[in-house]
Amino acid sequence: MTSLNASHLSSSVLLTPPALRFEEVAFSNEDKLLLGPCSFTLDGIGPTLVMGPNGAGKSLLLRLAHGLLSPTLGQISWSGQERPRQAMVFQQPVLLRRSAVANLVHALAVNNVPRRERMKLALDALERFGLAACAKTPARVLSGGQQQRLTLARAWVLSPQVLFLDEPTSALDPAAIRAVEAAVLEFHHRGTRIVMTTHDIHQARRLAGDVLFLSGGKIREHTPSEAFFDKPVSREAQAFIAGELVE
Ligand SMILES: Nc1ncnc2c1ncn2[C@@H]1O[C@H](COP(=O)(O)OP(=O)(O)OP(=O)(O)O)[C@@H](O)[C@H]1O
Repeated sequence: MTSLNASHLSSSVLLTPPALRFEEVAFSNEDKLLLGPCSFTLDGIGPTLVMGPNGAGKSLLLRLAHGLLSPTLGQISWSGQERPRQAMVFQQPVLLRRSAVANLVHALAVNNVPRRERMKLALDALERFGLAACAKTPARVLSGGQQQRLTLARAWVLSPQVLFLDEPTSALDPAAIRAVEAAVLEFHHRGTRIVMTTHDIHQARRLAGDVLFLSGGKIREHTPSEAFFDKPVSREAQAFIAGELVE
């Protein structure tokens, strides 16, 4: 798998990923404003790391962008004529009660990939993500780290143009985190737009091309990663990076 160093990746990205635009997007529940209104465009190479304290609205932002929720106000749009192929990886892997390879074959079948191509694509993806030896193992008995890699392999076979990841490594140990980060960078290399939440500043430093920083449902900062970590502009981001407790 790819070695871990985001700074070497931007120049080698194969394709420009589709751009995502939020225009005055807000999400409310029972008259309570939970996110926004916010406007931003993700049109750089990324990966975009979404950061902020608990309850800031990071997961809401990802769910809105992925289409799992509809905004109360505003517009979410993509460059190009069609909605891009998208996948989402969650903190807790969501897998079917069948073998690792069968999980991938099922995803390919649901997405109308011809039957004769499914097994080869599935086995290639398992190999790529270091899971070849687990092909016949029931997915739900794999370790947490293997399960998360399996969800990434399942996304890989579907060639998403955009991949959302919501705290994909928060339940994993360092070795498993390293493997997931390497997998994320494989997608990035292939030209997939990565939008990922994390609480781990070190992880964000390793992976981010740009950072979206939220607190209290508002976007406080959207800057290239170096600028974010070296000279955060907003008071909230300054406090967050300094390790203060931010709400
Ligand atoms: N579908 C929903 N309907 C109503 N309220 C929601 C919904 N999803 C999230 N919320 C609320 O919106 C706020 C922001 O939640 P969100 O999960 O986006 O925060 P977060 O930044 O991802 O936090 P954490 O770091 O703890 O995961 C919280 O107060 C949460 O309870």
